[in-house]
Amino acid sequence: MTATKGTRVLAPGTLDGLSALVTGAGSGIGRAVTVRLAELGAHVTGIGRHEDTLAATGELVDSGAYDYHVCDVRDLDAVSAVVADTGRRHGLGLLVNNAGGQFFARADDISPGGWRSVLDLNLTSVFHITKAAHPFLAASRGAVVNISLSGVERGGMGMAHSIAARAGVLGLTRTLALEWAAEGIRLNCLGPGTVLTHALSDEASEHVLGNLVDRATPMRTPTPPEDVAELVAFLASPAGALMTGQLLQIDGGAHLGPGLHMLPEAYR
Ligand SMILES: CCCCC/C=C/C(=O)SCCNC(=O)CCNC(=O)[C@H](O)C(C)(C)COP(=O)(O)OP(=O)(O)OC[C@H]1O[C@@H](n2cnc3c(N)ncnc32)[C@H](O)[C@@H]1OP(=O)(O)O
Ligand SMILES: NC(=O)C1=CN([C@@H]2O[C@H](COP(=O)(O)OP(=O)(O)OC[C@H]3O[C@@H](n4cnc5c(N)ncnc54)[C@H](OP(=O)(O)O)[C@@H]3O)[C@@H](O)[C@H]2O)C=CC1
Repeated sequence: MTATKGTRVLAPGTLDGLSALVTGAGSGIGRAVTVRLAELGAHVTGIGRHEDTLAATGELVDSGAYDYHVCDVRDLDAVSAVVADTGRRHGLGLLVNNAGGQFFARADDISPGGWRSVLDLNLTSVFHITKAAHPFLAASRGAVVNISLSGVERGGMGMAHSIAARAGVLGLTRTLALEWAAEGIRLNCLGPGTVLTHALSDEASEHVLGNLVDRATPMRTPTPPEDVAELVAFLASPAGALMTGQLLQIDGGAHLGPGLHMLPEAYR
């Protein structure tokens, strides 16, 4: 496995004056996105369920560039209120729907409750948060970035619930890209490959992790969270002004094959 360091290419000040909302800002990809957006001049409001991790993200950015709300994105009334409060106080030029995840299980082992839990987290919350953000995004001609998964268009073993949810998000992204284009709002999906966050290490064994990169990723490298962050920032920048309805897979070729989706070990 070859790990690469994250790369920064955007100029300081690229996102001056932008107000962003990032779900799952307390760890992993969401933390990297928050830090990079703030470095580039944005104000970021983070959402997550744990105050300690959200606060720790704040220690990595300049004071005044970040605040947070402790909230479960599956609590639709509460999270819609957070979106509205953020929009009223700061405006909203960028929404990053990043909070998400799943447990790995073969379809036969996913109960109705397990299905509902993963769909609620990865699809239903995204719809309601994005809908709550609509008036503020329309006022700013803003952008939405939905963090998806590499291989979402092909399926993924052990991930029937999550892939179904992310495919739903892709359909939602493209539909809203059409419905809201006239208001200047852009929506895109990013599909990271293997990002070596604590969350992934907690869910997958060392054996699976090694195989995800060495066997299932043609470029044999994990995706640095900083690279995902740079792409989010690019999409929010003026250079991304004509990009909408896209699925951008930042995965070292994992979606081309053999792909992350072909590892039966993932659910053993
Ligand atoms: C092949 C590799 C591809 C790599 C790409 C992907 C990478 C990542 O996404 S990295 C991030 C990984 N980390 C996570 O995804 C962790 C996040 N997961 C969670 O937070 C939870 O698992 C959850 C949100 C998906 C579920 O949380 P919650 O609703 O709190 O769960 P409950 O304990 O209340 O259970 C609800 C329901 O789900 C069933 N269930 C839970 N775990 C499993 C399991 N391992 N196998 C089967 N079923 C499970 C649980 O039994 C409940 O069902 P019912 O009892 O029938 O109601
Ligand atoms: N790591 C990887 O290899 C890949 C990850 N992804 C996706 O990228 C996203 C981020 O993953 P990653 O950074 O690895 O994982 P993390 O678990 O580190 O990040 C998920 C974040 O979302 C928050 N979160 C989870 N559930 C909720 C909830 N119900 N309400 C509010 N916040 C919530 C968590 O905070 P808290 O627990 O405090 O609520 C956490 O900060 C996920 O959607 C994941 O599926 C996609 C491809 C690959």
